[in-house]
Amino acid sequence: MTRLDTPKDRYHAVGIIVFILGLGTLLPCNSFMRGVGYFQARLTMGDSLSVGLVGNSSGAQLDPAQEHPWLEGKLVPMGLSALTPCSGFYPCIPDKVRILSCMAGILLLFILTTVLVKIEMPPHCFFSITMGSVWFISSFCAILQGTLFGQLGTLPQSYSTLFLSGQGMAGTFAASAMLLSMASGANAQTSALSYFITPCAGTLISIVCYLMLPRMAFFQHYLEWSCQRDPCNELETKAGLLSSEEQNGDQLEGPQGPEKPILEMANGTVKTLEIDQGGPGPERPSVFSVLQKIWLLAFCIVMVFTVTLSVFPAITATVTSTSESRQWREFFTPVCCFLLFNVMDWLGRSATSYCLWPEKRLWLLPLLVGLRFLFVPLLMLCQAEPRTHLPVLFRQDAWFIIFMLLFSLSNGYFVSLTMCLAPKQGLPKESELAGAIMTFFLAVGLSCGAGLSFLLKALLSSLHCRTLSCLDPPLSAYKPWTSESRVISPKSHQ
Ligand SMILES: O=c1[nH]cnc2c1ncn2[C@@H]1O[C@H](CO)[C@@H](O)[C@H]1O
Repeated sequence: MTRLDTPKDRYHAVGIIVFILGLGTLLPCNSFMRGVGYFQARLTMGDSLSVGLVGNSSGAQLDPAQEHPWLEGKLVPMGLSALTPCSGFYPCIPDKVRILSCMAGILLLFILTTVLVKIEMPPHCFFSITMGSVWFISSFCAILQGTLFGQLGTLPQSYSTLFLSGQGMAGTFAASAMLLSMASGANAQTSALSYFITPCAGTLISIVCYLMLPRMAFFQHYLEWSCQRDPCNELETKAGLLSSEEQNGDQLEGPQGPEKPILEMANGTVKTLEIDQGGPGPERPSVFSVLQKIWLLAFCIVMVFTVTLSVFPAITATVTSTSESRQWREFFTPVCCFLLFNVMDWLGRSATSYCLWPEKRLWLLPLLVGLRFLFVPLLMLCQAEPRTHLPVLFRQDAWFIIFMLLFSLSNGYFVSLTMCLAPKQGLPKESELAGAIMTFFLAVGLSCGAGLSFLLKALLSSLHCRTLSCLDPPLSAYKPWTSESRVISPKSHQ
């Protein structure tokens, strides 16, 4: 197969854009999750001047593990929205329109969130606006992830890895921002402002990057190639071509190009291609047939996120240090829980650029992913507090750091592995649907994990009244009509 007319990804521009798009899809959600302290404090104190992201002016720390109710707020719409690409709804709206409107929606909502930092309002009003934003931002993020991930299925697999690696970087960004705001001791309003301006800038950059993508000869080439293949040739899929390319060590090169360029592509629109590729008609891939091919990977992604979200951050963020140093104890959770998790998660996601083991023995995957359930007891037996039932077996900080290292590295690796392998299991025209289905199961995994974390926390402390008093935050904090309620950290109970 000759590759003489295959354009190169000049300066890795497409790779860089794809990475930024990955970052842009998760940065908004991550910022909302990590900014939970600010939202909770505003809900309970009603005034944005006295609250920070991880603490309040009175010095009481808001527990970073208290993201549950917000996470729930994110997961329901995310699951529903992730379903829309699978429901036959997606051919109605061209990909380009769908992606750009989601990005524009996220940008507008973040601008609103940023402006609200400066505006005083009653807690119930703030609550309604914020919950609405969480719902819409989560929905937009889910549609964005599913659609973009599907489109990337037409490029070599290394580009899907870059996208997922960008998503991992989003967590690192959010964790670093949280750490910086703690370390700088900046005034609460300034740190909240800078915290929400970051996703605004990130989304704006993503929009520009997405608009540049169709102008790249390399990207055009793959989309044309993908849509021009007739279904009979599709068994000679990208998967086959790519694995031989990867063996030759030239992952970023493309297959043989099409004979005739498509005018629409040169003009920068991809509309025609989308209709050719997955438009209405008898050949449109069915959810059922794609699911049959990827069910094992879908099952694995659910397991990976179930394990991860069951303990991170609900349990891991309550682990305390046994060190003598006050400063180390103060930075232990942001550094050893959040930053460590996000950096290793990112490294694990990026590792699939070099290794896709066990791609050839997929039956091994559920076993390996299942082994991650061991992290649940291991992390619970660290110094997580409050606890009444379980003993502490791993008292030293080093144990917790080692467990977190392996836990996050394996999370990143298996997330990226399952997501990258799914579009390769079927025909190229099915790759978009495979990406959307995987995004749906990803949301299922996140939800199962978040649900399980409530049970595990109850198991750790107590199944009766103590659990209620330790619920993060106290339920009253979510009742807009009880404005005098205060967020109390579980640590302050001791
Ligand atoms: O919407 C999402 N899409 C993909 N991954 C997500 C999403 N939300 C959270 N995580 C992933 O869950 C783990 C723990 O937070 C991290 O790996 C994070 O990237």
